[in-house]
Amino acid sequence: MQAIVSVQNLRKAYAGGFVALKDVSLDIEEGEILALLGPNGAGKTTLISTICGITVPSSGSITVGGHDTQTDFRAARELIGLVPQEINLEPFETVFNTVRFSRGLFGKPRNDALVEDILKQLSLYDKKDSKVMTLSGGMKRRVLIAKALSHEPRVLFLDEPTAGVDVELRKDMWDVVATLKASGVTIILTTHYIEEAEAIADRVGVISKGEILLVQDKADLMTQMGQKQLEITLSEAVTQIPQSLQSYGLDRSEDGLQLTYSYETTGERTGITALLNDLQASGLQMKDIQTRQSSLEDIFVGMVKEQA
Ligand SMILES: Nc1ncnc2c1ncn2[C@@H]1O[C@H](COP(=O)(O)OP(=O)(O)OP(=O)(O)O)[C@@H](O)[C@H]1O
Repeated sequence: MQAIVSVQNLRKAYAGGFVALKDVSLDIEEGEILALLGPNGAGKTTLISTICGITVPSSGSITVGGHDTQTDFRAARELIGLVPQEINLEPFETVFNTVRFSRGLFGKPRNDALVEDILKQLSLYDKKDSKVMTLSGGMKRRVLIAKALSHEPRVLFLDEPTAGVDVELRKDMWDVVATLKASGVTIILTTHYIEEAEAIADRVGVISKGEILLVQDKADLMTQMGQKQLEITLSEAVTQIPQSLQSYGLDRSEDGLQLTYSYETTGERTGITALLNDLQASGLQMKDIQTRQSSLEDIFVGMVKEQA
């Protein structure tokens, strides 16, 4: 199956010479939700802007729905909806007209029924005659999404859709994204929030210093890269780890009451049985044991640190 968005060897050097994207290649499949995760200045916005034709690439090629974004810009752009980071709406315009005019800008014939459907999908219908200035921040963000959907794009880019949005509204936005996916739209979103990628993405791309470090199925990523920790609480503090337990690479807590053992979730043998036997043989008394699975956050922090 041909990817709906295909980025090949993309490089972007800004006018001052700063290289924001270095040889980025990425295929996005129709119908998926891809979360691009990366620290500030990683190049996420540059990547999105270049795909959307707002930023001119220095080299490389991009196709959307098979159309080259440079030689066949109009056809490619028509398939894309872009929700920018900044809220830039006309304050005195009504919600309905804001969305209707956006459709017009793409040269699409007026279709009030469609605009109404989009507003309903985004729970904005009862605000359709309200002026934009009277809406809450979260609703304004929904209007931005409605605008981006007004010309019926197949791919929707959301640049930090929940930046500065409170936890409840963030969850709300995730529901909106899920609804859009169900309607067949391919979604690419950038985020700083790892929990966001964890909650809604099918695949996760990690970008740092202008390079894509990986793009992988979220669930695979979590099992492959995930480590589990076995936390052992002792009845009495130890000042040092006994010689017989040295090979396990245990971490001792400052108070000496806790030993932590890390193991790969994919490994054939975890080494837990042997560790527990050796612990007992060493005479240490265990009070409690519990396991902890590493989160996407641990994986991400580890990767970006490794690159630094
Ligand atoms: N017009 C520009 N001219 C020069 N440098 C730029 C320009 N736009 C962005 N940059 C630089 O390119 C790098 C990547 O910026 P970009 O906005 O793509 O990162 P980002 O991953 O979206 O970051 P954030 O999460 O902070 O939005 C940054 O170092 C930024 O300063």
